[in-house]
Amino acid sequence: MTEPHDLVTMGRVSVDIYPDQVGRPLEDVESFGKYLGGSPTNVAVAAARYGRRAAVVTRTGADPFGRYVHKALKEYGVDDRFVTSVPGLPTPLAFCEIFPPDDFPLYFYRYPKAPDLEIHPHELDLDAIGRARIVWATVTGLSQQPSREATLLALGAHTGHAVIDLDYRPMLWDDPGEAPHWAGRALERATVAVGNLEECEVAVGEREPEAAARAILDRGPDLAIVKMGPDGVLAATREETVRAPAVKVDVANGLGAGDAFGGAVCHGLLAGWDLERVIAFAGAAGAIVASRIACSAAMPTEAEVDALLAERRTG
Ligand SMILES: Nc1ncnc2c1ncn2[C@@H]1O[C@H](COP(=O)(O)OP(=O)(O)O)[C@@H](O)[C@H]1O
Ligand SMILES: O=C(O)C[C@@H](O)[C@H](O)C(=O)COP(=O)(O)O
Repeated sequence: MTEPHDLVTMGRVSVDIYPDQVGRPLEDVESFGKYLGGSPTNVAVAAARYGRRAAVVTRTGADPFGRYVHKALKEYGVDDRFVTSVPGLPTPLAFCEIFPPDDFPLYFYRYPKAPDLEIHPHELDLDAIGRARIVWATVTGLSQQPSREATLLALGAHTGHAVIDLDYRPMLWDDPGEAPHWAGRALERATVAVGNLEECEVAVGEREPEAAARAILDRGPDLAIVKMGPDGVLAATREETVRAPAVKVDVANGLGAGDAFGGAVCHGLLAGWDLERVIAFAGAAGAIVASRIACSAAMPTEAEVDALLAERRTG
């Protein structure tokens, strides 16, 4: 029997094609960098940077960008054994524009259908998922079948931490009005929920941080984590509520901060840290990635996060 994973994430993958020139609309950009992307894929990369044994369950096209996904995962130390291809569907691409400090529009190319929404329940390795110390899934994975059923199955089959990232991208839903219902179904199965204010509002109808955390706990999870971008983080269990202010940085590209945060939350939960330390560490990891252009390629090491926290404590 193989050693259990610390973390198995499931959901979307992409090749992120990000401009080399900052502050320009896509029509004026001259050159681009190519990065591994897709939110849950980035979370696995972030956790692997801390030495965690991470894997991602996703699907690519049977094309060169699909081969790049495997190559990049291996380079980042993420197990790619649960990544399969769907002939006939191209590997998704995600372009962005970079207008610091707070405007980073994303343009997804996931047509005619993203292969990562073709994750079938019967193809899941439920033994490996069940034995992982954390399983991490996203609300976007609930946007279409068969990925929706597979996502709910994985969350429900899991016995350790089952994290639902309330991650909501309206353009990835045929009918965005269905998102609250399916987010609710995932919350019933999850032990931990993570979301920004907009995502909390979609999932539980509240965007005031404490009310949102309480509403999440009422739906089932034991831990609710509310991300507030440059305003920091609030986390609550039924026993305690803690906050972490954001660490001030010069923002280069805010995309990826949430995924850096997610990978760091997993690392902290696995390490058994107290909640205050988990969210302070994760917030600093998010700030580091916000201060860098890339997402997956920018994920920090534990020493980098600790150094930033120490600098801010003494500075
Ligand atoms: N501009 C920023 N400055 C400092 N910290 C940030 C910044 N943006 C994000 N972070 C940190 O990263 C966390 C996650 O980022 P956030 O933007 O809230 O997530 P998402 O990208 O999922 O909306 C935040 O709660 C915060 O701690
Ligand atoms: O999958 C996506 O949402 C796009 C990703 O490829 C990209 O890396 C990203 O935007 C991550 O954003 P986050 O949710 O702000 O961490």
